[in-house]
Amino acid sequence: MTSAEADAILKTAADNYTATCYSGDRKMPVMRAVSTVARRALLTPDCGCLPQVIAVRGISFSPRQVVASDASFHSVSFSETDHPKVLITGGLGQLGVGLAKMLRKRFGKNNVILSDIRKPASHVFCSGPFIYSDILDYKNLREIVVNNRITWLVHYSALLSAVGEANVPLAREVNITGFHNILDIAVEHGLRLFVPSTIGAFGATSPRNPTPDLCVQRPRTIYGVSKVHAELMGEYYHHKYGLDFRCLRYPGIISADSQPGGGTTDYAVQIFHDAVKTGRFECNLKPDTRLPMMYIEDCLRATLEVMEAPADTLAMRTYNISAMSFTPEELACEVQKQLPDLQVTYNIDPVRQAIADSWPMNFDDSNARRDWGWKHEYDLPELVQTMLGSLGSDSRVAHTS
Ligand SMILES: NC(=O)C1=CN([C@@H]2O[C@H](COP(=O)(O)OP(=O)(O)OC[C@H]3O[C@@H](n4cnc5c(N)ncnc54)[C@H](O)[C@@H]3O)[C@@H](O)[C@H]2O)C=CC1
Ligand SMILES: CC(=O)[C@H](N)C(=O)O
Repeated sequence: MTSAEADAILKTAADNYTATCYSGDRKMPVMRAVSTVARRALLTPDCGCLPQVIAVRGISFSPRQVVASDASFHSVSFSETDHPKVLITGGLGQLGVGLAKMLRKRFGKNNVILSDIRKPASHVFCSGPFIYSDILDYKNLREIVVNNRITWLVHYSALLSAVGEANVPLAREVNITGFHNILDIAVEHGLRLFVPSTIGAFGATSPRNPTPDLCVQRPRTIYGVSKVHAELMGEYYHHKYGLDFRCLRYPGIISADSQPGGGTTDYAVQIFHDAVKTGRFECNLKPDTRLPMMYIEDCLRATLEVMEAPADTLAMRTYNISAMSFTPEELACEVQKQLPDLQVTYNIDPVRQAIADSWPMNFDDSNARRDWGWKHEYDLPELVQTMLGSLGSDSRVAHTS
């Protein structure tokens, strides 16, 4: 069999498979045919190019009855192109738009699709592909992945720590049930899956200063519980089905042009906006509450770096990443070096304070630094300078009236 003939057979089989999936038939007779055809092609001696791009794993079943070797079959599409085709879920939150911008620079505008259940601002809508996607709708997710030949999935949809505590049933639905859909889609279609975890995946019984990658994880928020669940399920699917799962535990992320979505670390973003707009800031955490934090550029670069890291450099599938660690008092002092008239008062939110008191104070990310070369660029002084610079020195209000 020539490689062109093999390609034609594989394409027909793939088209049939897509058609079967659309019909909602999960008995998957065509899947088995695809598997057989792929294996036949592999075993045919003059089909020299195919064995490099199709890795046949042992047959096993995911909960949605998908043959693991067929997941490898779908990953052919990635090998055919120079660039991955990326889908970002929950892309209109604090992090997704910035990630899309960075990935589009690297992989091309049309190779990165932002998705969310919210309506995008017009500048976001015009900046590249956007699509509606509710992660609770499994068939819709599958349709998007198939129609767009997605190869990388960045799963950002979530309810964060404070909003999660305010609506536990919804947080459970989005962060756990939604994540199950994401896992199954990723296994079925051989996707590389990135899921962020968080400092919130640790709890009061974890070592807090510093917090290593591997230690007791008993968080007392639905957000933290759902993230530990995601870490464990992702790693389990990696071992059981060969899922290419990659996970970073982010610290609190600080950004100038996107608002945080209802977390415990939000104060560290709000202080900059209030300092510039009004010269006053009311902090909802105690002045000595120390938490790990990171500037968004470092966070997004870490995400790309771990996604591009050769699999054999990843001794683990879930890594802490760290940059700096500070208290509200220390942050306020650094901002006051540039805006000396900034007034900071404290009005403690007991829910957020209790959460923060159970989270790491310093994060040990030595494994990420050793395995795939993680290195942060922004410490506290650079963070403050960059944030105030981005928010515009002209509009700064350094008055106290
Ligand atoms: N921002 C931060 O400081 C940190 C974020 N992370 C993680 O990074 C990820 C992204 O974080 P952010 O952008 O800050 O979150 P965010 O709260 O700003 O955005 C989450 C997005 O998920 C969307 N969403 C909610 N329900 C959905 C559904 N059913 N289907 C599809 N989308 C849905 C929301 O519309 C929202 O745009 C999250 O998983 C979060 O846990 C982790 C640690 C720190
Ligand atoms: C650190 C996080 O995961 C998030 N910013 C939150 O505070 O909930």
